[in-house]
Amino acid sequence: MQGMNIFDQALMRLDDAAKYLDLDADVLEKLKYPRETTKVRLMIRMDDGSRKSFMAWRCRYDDTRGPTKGGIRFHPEATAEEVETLAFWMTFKCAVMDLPYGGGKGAVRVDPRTLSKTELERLSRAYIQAFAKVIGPNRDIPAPDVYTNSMVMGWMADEYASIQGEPAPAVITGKPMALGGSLGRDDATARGGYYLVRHLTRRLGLPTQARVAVQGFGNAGQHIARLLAEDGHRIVAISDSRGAVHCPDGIDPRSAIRAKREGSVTALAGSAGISALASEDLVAVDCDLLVPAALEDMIHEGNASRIKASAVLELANGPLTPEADAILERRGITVLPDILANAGGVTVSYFEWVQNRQGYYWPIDDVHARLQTAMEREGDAIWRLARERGLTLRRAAYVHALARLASAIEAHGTQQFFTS
Ligand SMILES: NC(=O)C1=CN([C@@H]2O[C@H](COP(=O)(O)OP(=O)(O)OC[C@H]3O[C@@H](n4cnc5c(N)ncnc54)[C@H](O)[C@@H]3O)[C@@H](O)[C@H]2O)C=CC1
Ligand SMILES: O=C(O)CCC(=O)C(=O)O
Repeated sequence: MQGMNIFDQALMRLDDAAKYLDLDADVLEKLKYPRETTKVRLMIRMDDGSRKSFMAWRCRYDDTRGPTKGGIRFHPEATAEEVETLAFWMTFKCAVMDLPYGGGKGAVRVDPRTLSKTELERLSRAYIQAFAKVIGPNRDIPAPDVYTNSMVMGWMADEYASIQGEPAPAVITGKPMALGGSLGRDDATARGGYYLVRHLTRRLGLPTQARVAVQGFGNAGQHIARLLAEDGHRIVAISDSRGAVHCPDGIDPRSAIRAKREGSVTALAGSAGISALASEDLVAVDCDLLVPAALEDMIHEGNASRIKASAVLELANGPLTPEADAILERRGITVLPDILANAGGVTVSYFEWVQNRQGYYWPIDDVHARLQTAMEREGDAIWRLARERGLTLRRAAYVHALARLASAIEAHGTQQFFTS
């Protein structure tokens, strides 16, 4: 596996899941390749009058189950291969949750922290100008991901509406409320993971007042820390891109969110019994639940054996390498896999899309109740499959999703397969 790129590693999950199903070879052939990846160099005017260009992608991996769906990431290390891998994971995530979507993903290679607000707006609008023909409410529906947020989605939805000459809110989810966003999308990724942990606490062998370490403190990390702390759990360590902090007695998520808003959680070190911690030591903190909520491959062969938690909630996409996965399996550490654990985000995005198409907006309690039902329903199905067939939860989640994808591919018939 070493030396294998991230996309090939993702495909190994497909081959592995296929062993547990009686599949037509056509199904695997269809799922092994992205349907289309569009690459564009975006050119924007900077505030000082100069022009600067940025590489950008949108991948529509597979649309057998419906329009492709997935976030747009702004990150200085984004690559085509990463975008295609994330779009592959979205395909399986939407199938896990039985959403009427395929999988997609987009990215711009940029460090948005180096741009002014007006430059960021120009870049967001340039992305939509370049990809207006690729996306659409019935074709491909973007949403936020790393270093993008509702403000960026608002600019993008506005740009799409100007190009189309009419509002089309269902083209993008994760929008501000004023532009047709859904209540509850903001914390949906974390809330989905939270409902899952709450539902499975006893089966996971977690104490009712667990000690939790959170890696990454953006949208997913901040909300999971808040929700778990509100439920009586103790957040004992937090990291962001600048470093980490540790306190066995617990860190108040509200003060961590304030510190992050002003720069970094590392500013908390030295106050209220909180000490600084090297980022790489976060995974080794004494805790019950580890929540990776940053980027891919952060838990690997070199640090997986240091984990002390008895369960891992993957809010990030692909935080464990296959080597780390194997180490945790051997050590009996349960992993709630990304394609289930962080699916609350896309599930509430689906609710937003439905509300935009109906022109009727739901109260927050309805959003929460429907999300909870969906997480518990698919969590139970995957847990059962894992127990019945002796699989890890990740393998069971892939088998569960692949069975749904296979029946959709087969239901379309051969014509769709050969002409798409
Ligand atoms: N926003 C969403 O709705 C969803 C996000 N995800 C996934 O969750 C993960 C986090 O996404 P968001 O919270 O939305 O992004 P975000 O942009 O809001 O936050 C990312 C966080 O990661 C931190 N970070 C970056 N490099 C780090 C490092 N080396 N060590 C520790 N922290 C680091 C940053 O400081 C920041 O706090 C990503 O894998 C994303 O794909 C998954 C499903 C939905
Ligand atoms: O909300 C969405 O549509 C997709 C979110 C996303 O990019 C993800 O789940 O990784």
